[in-house]
Amino acid sequence: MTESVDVLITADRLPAYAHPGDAGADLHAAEAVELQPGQRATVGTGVAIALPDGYVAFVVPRSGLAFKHGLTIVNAPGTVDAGYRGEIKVALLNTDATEPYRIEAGDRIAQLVVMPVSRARFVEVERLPGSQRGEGGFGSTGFGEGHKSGVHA
Ligand SMILES: O=c1ccn([C@H]2C[C@H](O)[C@@H](COP(=O)(O)OP(=O)(O)OP(=O)(O)O)O2)c(=O)[nH]1
Ligand SMILES: [Mg+2]
Repeated sequence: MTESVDVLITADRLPAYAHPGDAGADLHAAEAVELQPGQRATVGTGVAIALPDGYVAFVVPRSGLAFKHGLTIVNAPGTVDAGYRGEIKVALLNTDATEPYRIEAGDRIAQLVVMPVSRARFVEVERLPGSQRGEGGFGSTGFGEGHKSGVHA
């Protein structure tokens, strides 16, 4: 069974999970906007929520819009804090080199992923404990033969 949590909401249109088991509930644009190639725009969703303490909501791109039209979210994932009561907005970016993309009011432009989150208690020490990875990062394990299809200009 999927765990659920009550999230208080005011909305022009409720975010909706397209299928049982989906992690993201689709958010709808509250307004129309046309994004020129390379342009970004902050688009309202008409949704405001009150998350319980200990939860966060992430505003993440929809893969279909990204794959088909190059539409992404500048600050993905956008972080909605539990204490935020304002309208959830989506900072869209049209990454396509040539095609404008028009959003109509009501279009599903992003999805909201609600998750429990831990607050860190930062415990300052002189020296960190060792680990197998150590300080290796940024490709330190190599890249191998990656999947190279689906290259877009
Ligand atoms: O995609 C997003 C990201 C954030 N927010 C809202 C909810 C969040 O709680 C608030 C602040 O976001 P964040 O902390 O990421 O931005 P900031 O630039 O650090 O602003 P602040 O100084 O208000 O914390 O803006 C959105 O509506 N959409
Ligand atoms: Mg902040």
